[in-house]
Amino acid sequence: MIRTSGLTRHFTVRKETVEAVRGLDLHVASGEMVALLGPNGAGKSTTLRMLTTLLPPTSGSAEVAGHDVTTGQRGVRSRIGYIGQGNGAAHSQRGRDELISQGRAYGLGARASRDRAAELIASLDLEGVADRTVSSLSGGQRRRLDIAMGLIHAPDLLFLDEPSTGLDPQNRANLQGHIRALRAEHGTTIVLTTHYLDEADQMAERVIVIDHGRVIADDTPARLKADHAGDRVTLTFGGERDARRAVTESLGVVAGARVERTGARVVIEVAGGVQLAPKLLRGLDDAGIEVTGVEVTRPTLDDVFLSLTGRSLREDGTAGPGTTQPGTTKAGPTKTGTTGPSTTNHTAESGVTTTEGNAA
Ligand SMILES: Nc1ncnc2c1ncn2[C@@H]1O[C@H](COP(=O)(O)OP(=O)(O)OP(=O)(O)O)[C@@H](O)[C@H]1O
Repeated sequence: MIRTSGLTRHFTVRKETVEAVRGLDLHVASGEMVALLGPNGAGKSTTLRMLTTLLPPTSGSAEVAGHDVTTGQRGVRSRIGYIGQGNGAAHSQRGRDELISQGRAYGLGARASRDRAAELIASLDLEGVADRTVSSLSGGQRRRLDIAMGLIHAPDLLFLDEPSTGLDPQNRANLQGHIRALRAEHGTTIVLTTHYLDEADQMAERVIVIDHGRVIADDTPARLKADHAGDRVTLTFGGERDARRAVTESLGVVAGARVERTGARVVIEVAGGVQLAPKLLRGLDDAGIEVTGVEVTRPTLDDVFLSLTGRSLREDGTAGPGTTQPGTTKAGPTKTGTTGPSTTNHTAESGVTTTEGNAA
C-alpha cells in the first residue's frame, strides 16, 4: 500500500539546511496498522505530508495506494484520507452538514453523501452531537468528526497525524476504540503518528521508530521490547553499604545484565527478569545481604527508545537534550536513575554492565 525509497525532504531556514527526513525506505502492506513513533521534530509529520502529496520530496520516491506521490497526486488523493493535527471542520456549521459537503466535494451524489454521513455518524458515536454546530463540540467529539471527514469517501488508506494529542485519557481511549473498530470493520490500512508510547504499543501492529529523520527501528511492539530492552528488576536494601556489597558480591555475575546502583537501590536490566528475580533473592540471602524491597517491571517502548538512542521519549513528546535538531550527531548514552556523578564499567567476560551512581 505504501512503498518509499530514499524519501528525503530538506527545508532551508535562514540559509541553513534542515534535514527533516533523510532517506526513508518504508513498506506498509495493505490492511496494516502502523505507528510512526518519535520525539518532536523527528520528521513524522513531514513524512506524512509527503505521503499525502501535501509536500513534494526533495529526493527519493514514494508510491501510495498504487500512485506516485509526485506524478500521480490526484490518484493518491482519491484513495487516501488524511486527518492532520488541526481541526478540519468549519466551526459555524453543523457536523452533519460538514460531512455531507465533504462527501459532495469528493464527488458523491447528494443522497450517497447523506447516507455515508449517517453511517459515519453512527459508527463514530456522533449521533447526539452531529446536529450541533462544530464550535460547541468537545475536543474528543471534534476529533471524531475530523476522522469521519477523512473517511467520507471510504478511503483504502487513512493517515492520522497525532490523532489523540490534546485529548484527556478517557477521550483518548474512546477515540482509539473507534479507530480499532473502523479498522476491524473495513480493513482500512492505517498509518498514524504519535508520541504517546502507550498508543503506539497498544494500537499498532508495527511501530516504526523515527529519530533525526531516519528509521532507527521497525518491528512489532513486542519484538522491539524483547530485542532492545530487558525487564527491570529493582532491589532495595537497608542501606548503601548493603547495595554496594550486593553489586560486587552477588549481582555483578548476572550474565547479559546491566546493573545500576543509586544509593540503596539497585536496578538490574535483564531479559527474563521475572524468572530471574527469585534466583537473585536466593543468592543475596546466601551472601547474607538483606533485601527490603523488590519490583519487576516489563520494558516499555520508552526503554526501547532509550536503548536505541540513549535518550528518553517521554509521554509529553519531548525527549532529552539534543533531540530536536535533525541532522545533528546523536548524543551518547545517558544514564538513568542516577542523580549524581556516576561511572560505568563494562565487564567483557560476562557482558555485564554496572553503573555506580551516588545517592540522591
Ligand atoms: N515548513 C518547514 N520549514 C522549515 N522547517 C520545517 C518545516 N516543517 C518541518 N520543519 C522542520 O523539520 C523537522 C521535522 O519536523 P516534523 O514536523 O516533521 O517533526 P515531527 O516528528 O512531526 O514532530 P512533532 O512530533 O513535534 O509534530 C523539524 O526540525 C522541523 O522544525
